[in-house]
Amino acid sequence: MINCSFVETTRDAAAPRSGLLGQVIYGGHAQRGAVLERLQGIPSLRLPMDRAQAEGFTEIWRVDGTVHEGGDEELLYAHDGEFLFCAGIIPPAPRYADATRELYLRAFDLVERLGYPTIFRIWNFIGGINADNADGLENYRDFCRGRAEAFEAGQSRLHGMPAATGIGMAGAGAAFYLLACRSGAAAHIENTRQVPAWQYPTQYGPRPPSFARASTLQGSSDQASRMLFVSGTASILGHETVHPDDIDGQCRVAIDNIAHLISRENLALHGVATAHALRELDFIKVYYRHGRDLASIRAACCHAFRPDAQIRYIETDICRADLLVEIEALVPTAPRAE
Ligand SMILES: C=C(O[C@@H]1C=C(C(=O)O)C=C[C@H]1O)C(=O)O
Repeated sequence: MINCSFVETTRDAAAPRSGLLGQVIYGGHAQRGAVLERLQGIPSLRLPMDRAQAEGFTEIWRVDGTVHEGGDEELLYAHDGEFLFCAGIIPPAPRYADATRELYLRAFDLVERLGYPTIFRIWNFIGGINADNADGLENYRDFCRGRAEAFEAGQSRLHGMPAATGIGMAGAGAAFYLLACRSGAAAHIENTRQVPAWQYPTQYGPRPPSFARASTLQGSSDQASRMLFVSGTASILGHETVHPDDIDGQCRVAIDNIAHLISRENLALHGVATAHALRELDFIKVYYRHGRDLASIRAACCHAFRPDAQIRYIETDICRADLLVEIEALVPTAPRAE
């Protein structure tokens, strides 16, 4: 199986390296843009993420098998025979659609060539996400156009469109990382409270975002091992932002959207015969736009999630200018890695 853990970025570098597949450093605000590197041989994506933090935290993905890694300056990857971690960066540019499409297609070629056809989770980071590109199109909408073209070109090779997050980062440019598997079965889940993002009307951009509201991963070896990945979820009902200027209202709708998404009623519509509650969520990331809202957001999250859940609050921009908060999480069936 595959395990997630959050550790403080200044963690002991001698931490056990066995089974380390990849790591993502949700760093402070200092850097100019995303950095892709191998740290002690491990593919590592360093993101300038958080206006409020100096250090940030590191998200680590561990697997059971022996890890092999490879790649180049744009795309790094590691795999163990069942799981693949792949991270890519797009340098600052006047516009992003073409570079996004090409790098996504390189990642799709990689998962096909190495034999990990089921991508089950993607995270995307866009510098200046709400700012305009050189043509006056918002950078997020520009990114979505390139990504949609890649999914359109690659859909015959992919096992569906997975759960994702698309969020702002400091600096310029863009970055993504993804998880894929060889033999596990993924189900990509929509939320009856929301229009599927890939069906959003063109008022949100020339091409819609390419992601599902959640993905479940059924381990091939152990039928009981089912993980559930919740996409970044915000105060959107149907396709519209609700409570545009009300942080408490936005927290309530985002959390209620997740509660419904993982409910037995909603999962059953996708052939997934399980049910989950908010108290089962772990490895929660809460993205918020304004520091002044953090106390309200913490109160809502402390009420909704279990007290020992791993949770990180990240001050950054969000994909729509009227969104104030967004939450992602996962239901890990594998025991939490220490
Ligand atoms: C919040 C939403 O979208 C955000 C953007 C995503 C993307 O573009 O990949 C995925 C989930 C969220 O981070 C939404 O449309 O509901």
